[in-house]
Amino acid sequence: MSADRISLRGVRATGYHGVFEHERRDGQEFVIDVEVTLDLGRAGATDDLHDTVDYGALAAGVVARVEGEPFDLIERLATVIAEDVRRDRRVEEVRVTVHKPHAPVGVPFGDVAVTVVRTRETAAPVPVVVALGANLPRDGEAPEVTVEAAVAALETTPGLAHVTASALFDSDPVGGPADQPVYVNAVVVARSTLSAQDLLEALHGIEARFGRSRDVRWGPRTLDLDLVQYGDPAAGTDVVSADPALTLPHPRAHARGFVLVPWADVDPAAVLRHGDRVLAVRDLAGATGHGIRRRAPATAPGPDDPSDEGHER
Ligand SMILES: Nc1ncnc2c1ncn2[C@@H]1O[C@H](COP(=O)(O)OP(=O)(O)OP(=O)(O)O)[C@@H](O)[C@H]1O
Ligand SMILES: Nc1nc2c(c(=O)[nH]1)N=C(CO)CN2
Repeated sequence: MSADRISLRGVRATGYHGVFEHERRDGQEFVIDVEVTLDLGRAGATDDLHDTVDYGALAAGVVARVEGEPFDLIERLATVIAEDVRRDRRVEEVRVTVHKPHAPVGVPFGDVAVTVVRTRETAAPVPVVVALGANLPRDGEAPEVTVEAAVAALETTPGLAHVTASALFDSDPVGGPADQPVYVNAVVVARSTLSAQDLLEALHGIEARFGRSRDVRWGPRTLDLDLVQYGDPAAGTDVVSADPALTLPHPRAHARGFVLVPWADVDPAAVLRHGDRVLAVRDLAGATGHGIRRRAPATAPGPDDPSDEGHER
């Protein structure tokens, strides 16, 4: 577990929690401390609020719970706050203390408080496949630089592990305006403890960071990240969804050489669900791979091209 912490102490709000009728009627002050354990390395490097837990939002959430539905026990109030905070997948552990300084204790006292500690639920990692594409420069950098930077962003995305990237491929544009530039494509395979929805959200976050705006369908873009598959179709554990907001497997992946060729490059044994069938990506790549060209590595690696192997970083 990370040694990094965000501590928020002494948040005050009035609530109506308590066992006694007068507590429910009159209300009283509650004081809350929250300590969140999470890795702050990324925020420390990027100086970007999106890379951490916003303590303002944290405090607002605490006050909303204190002022919200009344509970009998401060144990319950502390637990509800801790569950709220733990829902953010970056949070490794949360410690919530609820003080009730004016509690009806019956004798003079200084403070009464309860503390609950909750740690992240550890989900079993799921194999996932992400397709990357770019065909516009960003800040004067060529598309291949953006794709490499997006791979690096995936490597440091919390909840993703064993991030392994294919070689880069140049590909003729498929669909969209006739005159758009050639694409640079790659595929990343990884293991995810994020849900499919959370992973898509993380992909959208990376697209946004690299200047992606959504305008022309299949039009040119600085960066496009698609979630191609979530889970293992060979084991029947893949997520299948027709939801337009997240369709799985990606509905066009089976026909896209610019996805299949890099995917077979990084994982020659990969399989893809297409309807009821589970198909070898290598075969699909063979049938759709026209117009896809492996880019020469930036630095000459010698006679054996190691990009055939994919490279885990
Ligand atoms: N598997 C998926 N991966 C990524 N986005 C998806 C997926 N399924 C549905 N979507 C939705 O599709 C919407 C449009 O995505 P995007 O802008 O990347 O499409 P596109 O790149 O123009 O076309 P294509 O989906 O054919 O690659 C997104 O807002 C997203 O919610
Ligand atoms: N060659 C190529 N063509 C495309 C690509 C892409 O990544 N590569 N992406 C598209 C929409 O996602 C539309 N067309």
